[in-house]
Amino acid sequence: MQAKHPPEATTVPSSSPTGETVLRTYGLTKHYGSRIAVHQLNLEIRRGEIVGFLGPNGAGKTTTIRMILGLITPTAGRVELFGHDLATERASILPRIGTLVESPALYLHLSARDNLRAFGDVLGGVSRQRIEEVLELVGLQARQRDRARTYSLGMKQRLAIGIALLNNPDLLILDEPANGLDPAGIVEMRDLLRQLADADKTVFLSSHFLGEVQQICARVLFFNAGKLVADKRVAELLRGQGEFVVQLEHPHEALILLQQQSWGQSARLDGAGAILTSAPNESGRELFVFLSQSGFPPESLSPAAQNLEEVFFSIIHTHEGDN
Ligand SMILES: Nc1ncnc2c1ncn2[C@@H]1O[C@H](COP(=O)(O)OP(=O)(O)OP(=O)(O)O)[C@@H](O)[C@H]1O
Repeated sequence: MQAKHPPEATTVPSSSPTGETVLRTYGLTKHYGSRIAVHQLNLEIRRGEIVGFLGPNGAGKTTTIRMILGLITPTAGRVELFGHDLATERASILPRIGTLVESPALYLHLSARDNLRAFGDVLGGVSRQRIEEVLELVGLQARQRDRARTYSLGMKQRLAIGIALLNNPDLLILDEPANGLDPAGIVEMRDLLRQLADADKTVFLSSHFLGEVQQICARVLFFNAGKLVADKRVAELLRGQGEFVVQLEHPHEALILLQQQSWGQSARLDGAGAILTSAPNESGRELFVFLSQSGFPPESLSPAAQNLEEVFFSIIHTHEGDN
């Protein structure tokens, strides 16, 4: 029983959190006058995780990231990084974090290597060897001597991440790292983030690019109207809701029959003419037998995978009344 047109293949990245908590927030809240930008946020991120932070415009993602970085002060609640309180131990915490929060401020007249040197000098203690390592990590060796002005946006973005990596941070926080990138730049960014994951970095990134998050992150946090509305493993989200995709010869007739069953009331056709349906006792085998015995033998039948975008909109839709 294999689908002729299986749902779009999705590689779900693995994460290898080792258990050590890198970031924890307690009731983190930010008000701007009467506007509640972030409300009572409790979250925990462990070492080695790559966590995506998703939400529509104005959901509170940037405000949260700014509070985590100590750039703005929470109205209430607190942030703990590496087990230390940000409010009281900021100086020892911040060197352990690499960030890309706004458009990268690069020296466009300098090469990648010289940009890294210049930023390394400001940070202090960045060895020549580390600069080589970073150039390799962000894939800019071949263009390391060209001026940054001549780089594509994707290359500039990678250089900015390289700068964030100079002091070998334990946690990387990226606000919309794929912003403004064309498809090729997005692929470059994705490859880089995957490499960082392989290097056991903890990465927390916000994004509007759901497809990218799906491919890079093992866990996603959905934010809406200042609240965390879902915290899910990507693999779990994509497993779907126990539905099946069925292809058969007379889909419209079969659909009517399915919709008459107590378990099949939400059966529907997808854009390609296949049926999406639940199954009796959530069993694909029972669905296959039912359809075959009813005169609609399936040509193919397989579990339906969900697209993260659909999940996102359904979660946001569920919480629309929260605004
Ligand atoms: N400095 C500020 N003064 C007043 N309101 C602000 C300020 N910064 C953010 N806000 C408001 O707080 C809410 C959350 O904004 P935030 O920028 O955190 O959302 P976001 O999820 O990052 O959105 P986007 O995806 O558009 O970047 C919005 O309603 C925004 O208008």
